[in-house]
Amino acid sequence: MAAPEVEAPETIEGYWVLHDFRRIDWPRWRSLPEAARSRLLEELLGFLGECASVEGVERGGSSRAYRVITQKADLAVIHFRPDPAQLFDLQAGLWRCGIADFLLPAYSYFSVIELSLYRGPSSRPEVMERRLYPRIPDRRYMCFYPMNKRRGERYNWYDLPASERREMMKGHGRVGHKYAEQVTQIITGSQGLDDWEWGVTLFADHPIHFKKLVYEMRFDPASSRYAEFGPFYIGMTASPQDITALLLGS
Ligand code: VOV
Repeated sequence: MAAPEVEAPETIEGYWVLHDFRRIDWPRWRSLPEAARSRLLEELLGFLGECASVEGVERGGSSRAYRVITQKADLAVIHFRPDPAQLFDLQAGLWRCGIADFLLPAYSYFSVIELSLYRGPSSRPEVMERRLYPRIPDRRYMCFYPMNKRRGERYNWYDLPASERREMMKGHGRVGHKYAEQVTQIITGSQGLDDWEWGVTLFADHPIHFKKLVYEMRFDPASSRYAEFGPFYIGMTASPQDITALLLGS
């Protein structure tokens, strides 16, 4: 029997990414005097403003804050940066804010924007640039979840010949393209970086698009046979006013 064709797809990487989810320690936060809460809030907003200021710089990165629904978290910050060391500083920067004493860790994820070249690189450099070094899309809702490709006895993605994986990724792309208008997807690779193999971050103006897309994809073989998923987090973009309203109720 011929040896199976074992060939990892070539990948190219862009921005490094940190997803940082926090839960507010409401009882302790509410027990602070109002002046102290205002001061800590101001400091947090200053920090978030500084994070977002890199967006004016070419390939400088991007940062956004989100409110998170369900009890899994209250707040999330997503950072894209060209150098992974910057993410270490950003993580420490949030911890150094006084309000960090009231922001309990809920979940976090470290990964890097990845294109797998199943179809070869795009011949248009500006397309590659936009996909590897994007701004965080200005869409109201964000959906994040980590995933693996299965390595079971029956279905093992990593044992498949490259040609079969390529065919399956074509099918995956076909389903995805139906939603290309409503949903922007940013796939980050985390093999060797975090507990799952990929991070999936989707952006849309309404969460119904996440449901429709993810449900339809469940029937596609690349997902139905081979994908395993971690927890889902849904966020809504949070402006400084939204964060103030959340934390001070005004
Ligand atoms: C808007 C929807 C959308 C679209 C258009 C889309 C297209 C594409 C293309 C063309 C390609 C391949 C080349 C590349 O660009 O890397 C990919 C790649 C990938 N995808 Fe995707 N995907 C979408 C959406 C989309 C979703 C919703 C998921 C989660 C799966 C689910 O069931 O919940 C996903 C996963 C992935 C993964 C993990 C990879 C990397 C696989 C690998 O083995 O390397 N993806 N994806």
